[in-house]
Amino acid sequence: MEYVVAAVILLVVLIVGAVGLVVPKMRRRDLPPPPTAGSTTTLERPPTAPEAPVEEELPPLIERPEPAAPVVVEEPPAPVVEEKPALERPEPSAGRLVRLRARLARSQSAFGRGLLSVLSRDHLEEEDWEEIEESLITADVGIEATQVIVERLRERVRILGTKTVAEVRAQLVEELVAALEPDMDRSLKTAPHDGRPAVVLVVGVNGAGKTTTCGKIGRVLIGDGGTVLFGAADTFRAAAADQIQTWGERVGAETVRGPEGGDPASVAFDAVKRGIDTNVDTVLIDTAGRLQNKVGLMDELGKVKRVVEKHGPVDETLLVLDATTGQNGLEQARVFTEVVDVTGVVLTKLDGTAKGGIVIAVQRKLGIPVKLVGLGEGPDDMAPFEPAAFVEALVGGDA
Ligand SMILES: Nc1nc2c(ncn2[C@@H]2O[C@H](COP(=O)(O)OP(=O)(O)OP(=O)(O)O)[C@@H](O)[C@H]2O)c(=O)[nH]1
Repeated sequence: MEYVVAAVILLVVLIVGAVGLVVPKMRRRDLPPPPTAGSTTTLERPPTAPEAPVEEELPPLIERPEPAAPVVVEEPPAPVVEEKPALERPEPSAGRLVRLRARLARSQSAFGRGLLSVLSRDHLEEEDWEEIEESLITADVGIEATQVIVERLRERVRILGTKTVAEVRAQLVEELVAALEPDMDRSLKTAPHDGRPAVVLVVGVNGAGKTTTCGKIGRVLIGDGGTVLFGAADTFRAAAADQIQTWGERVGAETVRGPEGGDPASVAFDAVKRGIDTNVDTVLIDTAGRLQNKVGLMDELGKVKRVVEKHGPVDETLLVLDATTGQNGLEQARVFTEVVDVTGVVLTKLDGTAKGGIVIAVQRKLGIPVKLVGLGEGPDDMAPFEPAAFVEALVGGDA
């Protein structure tokens, strides 16, 4: 019995021993080897393509059966450099009216031809003088001014006994020039003074050409060697600020603008402040010109002027008038002269009307000098107004 018990115990011990030997071995086969101190962990690599056979290194100049295909080295893409358009160099203002004279003469040719054909008659009779009068009135010279001009001319012809067409033409030119009061001061106050820039306000009704005029004046000043800054105080028409900024970018001038529908006076104030800080010669401020509501316009323009004058007085207030609106334009002009102290008139679109005589009427009615004339949509199609050159182009023909 004792032998049986001993044999069972021995059997159990053998079985346990055998199991103890086999199981750890199996486990060891499943697990990766435990890291040992100081060993590095090798990251598993994804399976790679079979390695290309390593090409034997050849001695230099060894001949190969096939020339190697030329290696095309792809150029890295060139860095994208934002191209800035080259700044334009506007032409200086001197002699511009002479350059643009042909344009003026073209639009006024009917007027000039009509006048000269009357003047070429042998004896100027009553009806001839009436015809001359009619021509001048049709050209928008205005009734009052026409009567004065014709009366003086008749007198001269009578006293001097003028005979030839050339002589009468010369006398007519003299009378028209005199009607334009050539001694009026037409200089633009655009030079900096007292350590601050000159400030120019540009006013007028919508569509008269204010924004374009602002841009053109800026170019004239830059062409003459000055520096300018634009103030886009026409916050009423969204595109106006973009328009003036584009004019500025073409000649390297900064534009100060505000939010659409914002306070024009605040934009004008900021523009002058910026002009002082950046030390420019002239700040040009484009304004909005709603005429539908005179009180609103008065308030707005008056406020712009008052606020700007916190920096110092406004040097020049230019009223832009569209020559093609003729005598109607004069009524609009009067409203502006009541609101702000207009120091000069810019008559635009003279290239598109046969009524160039409006220059005489404007000056006479408003008592304000025409300082600049617009003669086209091109950026440099504006000229300082010169009475003699203007009248020559108006009358046309040979002097
Ligand atoms: N032919 C001709 N067109 C001109 C002249 N001056 C301005 N214009 C044109 O007139 C149009 C109106 O000009 P703007 O400068 O936008 O007029 P604005 O007075 O600023 O108008 P708002 O911003 O609406 O108040 C534009 O198409 C200009 O190109 C000119 O002397 N001759």
